[in-house]
Amino acid sequence: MPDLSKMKKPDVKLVFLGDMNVGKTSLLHRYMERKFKDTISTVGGAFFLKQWGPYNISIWDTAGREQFHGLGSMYCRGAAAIILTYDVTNWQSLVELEERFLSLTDTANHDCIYALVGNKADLTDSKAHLCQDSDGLPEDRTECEEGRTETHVLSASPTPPASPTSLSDMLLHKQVAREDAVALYGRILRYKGLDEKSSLPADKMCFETSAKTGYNVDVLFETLFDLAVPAILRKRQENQASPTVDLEDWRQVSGKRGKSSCC
Ligand SMILES: Nc1nc2c(ncn2[C@@H]2O[C@H](COP(=O)(O)OP(=O)(O)OP(=O)(O)O)[C@@H](O)[C@H]2O)c(=O)[nH]1
Ligand SMILES: [Mg+2]
Repeated sequence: MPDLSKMKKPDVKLVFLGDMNVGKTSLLHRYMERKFKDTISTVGGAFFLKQWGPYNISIWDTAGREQFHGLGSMYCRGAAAIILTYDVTNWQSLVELEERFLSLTDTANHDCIYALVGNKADLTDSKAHLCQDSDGLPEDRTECEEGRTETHVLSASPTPPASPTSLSDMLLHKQVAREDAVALYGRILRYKGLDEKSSLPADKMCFETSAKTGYNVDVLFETLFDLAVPAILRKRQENQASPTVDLEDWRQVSGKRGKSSCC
């Protein structure tokens, strides 16, 4: 039986959501382990604990596969920040955020923060300079270049598709422009009933990252940690006012001593 008294109780929860294959797990590995390593498609969900100053933050990685969709709203329950992740080389992964994942966030805190993250920025044509790791050192150039050749960009006036299959194929490979993510951020705020003027601006909350090179990964996590601090302080104040056992938080750590765990 693990010694529960020695476990860190998370102060706040951050949740990654997004379609399969967009790189959620890879972003977490890059930030927590400073590595880009092989992944297998996530089953259910997994969480990592991060000490941020005096605060303990749990970061939840969820499965993007359709078969696990039902679990998403459970993971979002009580979340202080939700990171909606797409693949910048896959237009459909942005569409899925709005169509499939946004409604899962209904269980998040009323003051939850939303970030949009376009991962795999190393695969876009315009980002050749991004092939560096998070320490600013050049990474394996060949790998970056190989990746880029896989990218397919739709021209401004695409030739009409010959069949529905080719349309979905084109959408799959169409790159996502930053403005499209910014427009979606605006729609997310409207969906949440939030006023754009008094919410965090799209400029600050729409990120492009590369788990492979490390580009913008630290900025993403550390911006979110900083933004989550007021929610932690509010929660601590509420707990002091009416001390109760938070079963959700307790469940997250019970039986799990390590830095990360799956469930
Ligand atoms: N080029 C490139 N490939 C990436 C990047 N991030 C992830 N990948 C690759 O994309 C694939 C999927 O990555 P995962 O991190 O497993 O994706 P996921 O979103 O966790 O997928 P699910 O667990 O199925 O929801 C893997 O082959 C990764 O190596 C990136 O920034 N650049
Ligand atoms: Mg995963």
